[in-house]
Amino acid sequence: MTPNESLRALRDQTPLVHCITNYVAMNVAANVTLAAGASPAMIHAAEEVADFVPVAGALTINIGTLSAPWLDGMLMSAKTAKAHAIPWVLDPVAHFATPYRARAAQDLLALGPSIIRGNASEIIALAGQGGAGKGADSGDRVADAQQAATDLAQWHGCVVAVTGPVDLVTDGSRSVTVRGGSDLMPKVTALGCSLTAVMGAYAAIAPPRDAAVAALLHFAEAGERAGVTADGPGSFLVRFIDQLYTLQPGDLDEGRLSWL
Ligand SMILES: Nc1ncnc2c1ncn2[C@@H]1O[C@H](COP(=O)(O)OP(=O)(O)OP(=O)(O)O)[C@@H](O)[C@H]1O
Ligand SMILES: Cc1ncsc1CCO
Ligand SMILES: [Mg+2]
Repeated sequence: MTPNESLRALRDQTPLVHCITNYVAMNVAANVTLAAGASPAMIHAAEEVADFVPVAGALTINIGTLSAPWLDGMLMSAKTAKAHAIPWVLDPVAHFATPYRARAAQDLLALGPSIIRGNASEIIALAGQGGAGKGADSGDRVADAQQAATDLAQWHGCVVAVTGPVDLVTDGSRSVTVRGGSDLMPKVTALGCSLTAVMGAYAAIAPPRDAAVAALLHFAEAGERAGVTADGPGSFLVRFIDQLYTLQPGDLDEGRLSWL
């Protein structure tokens, strides 16, 4: 499915996306997902996720503000998604920061995500190849995460998306980079977490690799346009949400892609 076909399908179908994300991201990720063209639901209790996952088009799991009851809900929801063949996206925020978080990320990874989305440091560390992350922020270059992304994709039979100034998507055999966005994007918290939610939205209507590329192009285009008139991170976020909403099928520029 081409990126513009995916955007059309997203707008036509407005899929329900079950998002388990962190306290920092919950509001911005819900607004970004709505603006992009899907219907987000932020639901995390272990007591209810097994009933909710099967009615969603996709599930996203982000470990940003982890605690034991939330982790129970994450593991339960990922198992349920797998059992119902519902696509799910893993965002292993700062999983290298503590042993508890690292264990949680590996336990979730073992449940077979359709897409892993992280910054360069998160992807390098997830593959056990080191990394120089500072909490939720990356200290590594996307190009240096290419081998780790390819390895993870092959080991786990999934798509891996690495984000930064230029993004990278791989399914373990073919890789593509995505140019665009704005250098204000890493100055607004939780845009990566919000991207994970939008990737889930696209995964509800397109195969995983097409979904990852379409979500990244949607962000790249909206981010670049928003950056033109923003005065700083605050006004950027408002303009970015408006641009995500304003973009129409036909506006996603495949000229931003380079297949490797
Ligand atoms: N310097 C940059 N120039 C252009 N776009 C960028 C830049 N840095 C990040 N982005 C874009 O910002 C979005 C979020 O990616 P990023 O790598 O910052 O996620 P993250 O580190 O997981 O963020 P967070 O944890 O704060 O949610 C992606 O769409 C990415 O392409
Ligand atoms: C800042 C921050 N801390 C935990 S999660 C989060 C949002 C960006 O990942
Ligand atoms: Mg992140």
